[in-house]
Amino acid sequence: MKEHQRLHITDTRPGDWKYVAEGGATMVFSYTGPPGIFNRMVLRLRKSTVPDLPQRSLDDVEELDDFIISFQERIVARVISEEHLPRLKTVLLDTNWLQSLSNLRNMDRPPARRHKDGLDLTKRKGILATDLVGNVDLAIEIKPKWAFLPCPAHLSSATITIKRTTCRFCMHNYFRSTKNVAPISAYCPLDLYSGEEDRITRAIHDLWDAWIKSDGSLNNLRIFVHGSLLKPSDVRLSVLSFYCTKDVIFQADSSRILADVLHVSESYASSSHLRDAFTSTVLRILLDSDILRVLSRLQRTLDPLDIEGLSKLWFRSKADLSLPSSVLAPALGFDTDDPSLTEWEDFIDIYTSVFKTWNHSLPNVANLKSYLMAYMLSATFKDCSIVLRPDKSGTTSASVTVIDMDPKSMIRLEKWEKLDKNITDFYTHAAEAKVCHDRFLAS
Ligand SMILES: O=P(O)(O)O[C@@H]1[C@@H](OP(=O)(O)O)[C@H](OP(=O)(O)O)[C@H](O)[C@H](OP(=O)(O)O)[C@H]1OP(=O)(O)O
Ligand SMILES: Nc1ncnc2c1ncn2[C@@H]1O[C@H](COP(=O)(O)OP(=O)(O)OP(=O)(O)O)[C@@H](O)[C@H]1O
Repeated sequence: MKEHQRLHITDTRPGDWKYVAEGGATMVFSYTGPPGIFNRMVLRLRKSTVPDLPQRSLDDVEELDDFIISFQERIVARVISEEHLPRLKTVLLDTNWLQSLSNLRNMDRPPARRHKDGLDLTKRKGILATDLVGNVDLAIEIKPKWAFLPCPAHLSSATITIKRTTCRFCMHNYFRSTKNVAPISAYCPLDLYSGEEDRITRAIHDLWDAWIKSDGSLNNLRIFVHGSLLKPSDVRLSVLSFYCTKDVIFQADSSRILADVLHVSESYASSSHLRDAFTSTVLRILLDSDILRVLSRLQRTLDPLDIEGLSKLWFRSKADLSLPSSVLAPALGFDTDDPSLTEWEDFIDIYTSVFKTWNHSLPNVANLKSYLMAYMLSATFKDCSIVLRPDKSGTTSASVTVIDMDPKSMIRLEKWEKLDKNITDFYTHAAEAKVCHDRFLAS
């Protein structure tokens, strides 16, 4: 991009940007300044746990965010249609500007996040993306997570029964709830991905109930009204009021707006009416859209070995190197460089052509790199979110957009392998197995 086409964040004031939300890696702000090229955009900025000083001054330095944009445009766009992707652009940053934004907006962040990390002031570039939550009355964000039970081919005798019964999300959720990391949620992604109206309805109810119970602190459901994150406590909904038999009339502005955008008459805006109206809105959008089917197919077909099979393939490839027995084989993914964009392009060619014809029950060591990359890409789709924007008039179809399509790094493989073992071991010994139904599971 030529210098005159570049977007500079210093062409806006930090006060023009309103805090929207954040995840583990980034913080997102929406533009509220005077009309211009930043209209209807959000700014997605990297976070860091360590207060750091900028060490580089070159504007041209290639940063992760450039790679993320290319990754979405050249890799993700090959398997997810453009209508479901936000537009992304690079914007040049400035340390003092970032510092001012941080000073201005830090108190808008959830306290738990605020105490853990902050904006990375060393970044020279950020991402501008289509603002999916501003400029509409209602936007609903769902992080659906893992869509399937793994194929049994490479599961060990210790894990095969549990992994074929309970899905990874439900096991992980139980694991975290017993460690007090997160409240328990009844939500099962396999219901949401099922394609069946009754099960999708149950999943949406469970997401709503968990949203209430956790006061909106779980990341599987977020509701935005007029561009601002809605908290159940904002709508005067408490766990108590939700479960008591007497209907509660909502009084706060946001609840009226939620009732309005869901076409619930204010005098009927009780907790159960709102949940029903919410569910029917979300259900209609999901049934009309192909997005869950697409994400489910991608996750499943990119992960035909499970992390257990991937690990076995890795260690087979290291055994082929005939290391002396005193030398421990390196951990899964160890010292493997992250793929370049060209390698990703080669991989996506393979995935969209011959990958499905390979015998995944007997994977070939020569294809190790492709299997590692397939698992990483599957992880991206297991961790993304979808933003639903109902069409108020009901005349056109709602918009459904996928966000957070960042590539994962090879360094994660070892963590994923350990986490998988911890979750599965813990669940096998601690819980009565919940039965999750995978519609594609061959019995
Ligand atoms: O492992 P999981 O399933 O807990 O996923 C992590 C997410 O946790 P979740 O279960 O959605 O609350 C986690 O989400 P939160 O930070 O909890 O909102 C991140 O998305 C993390 O990926 P990254 O570090 O941002 O690249 C995710 O890590 P990866 O698994 O993608 O490495
Ligand atoms: N284009 C967008 N428009 C509006 N809001 C957005 C947009 N992109 C992200 N957000 C909001 O910002 C939040 C954080 O963004 P994102 O999920 O990309 O961050 P992350 O750090 O990668 O998250 P995670 O830790 O879940 O991987 C989202 O959950 C969403 O609420």
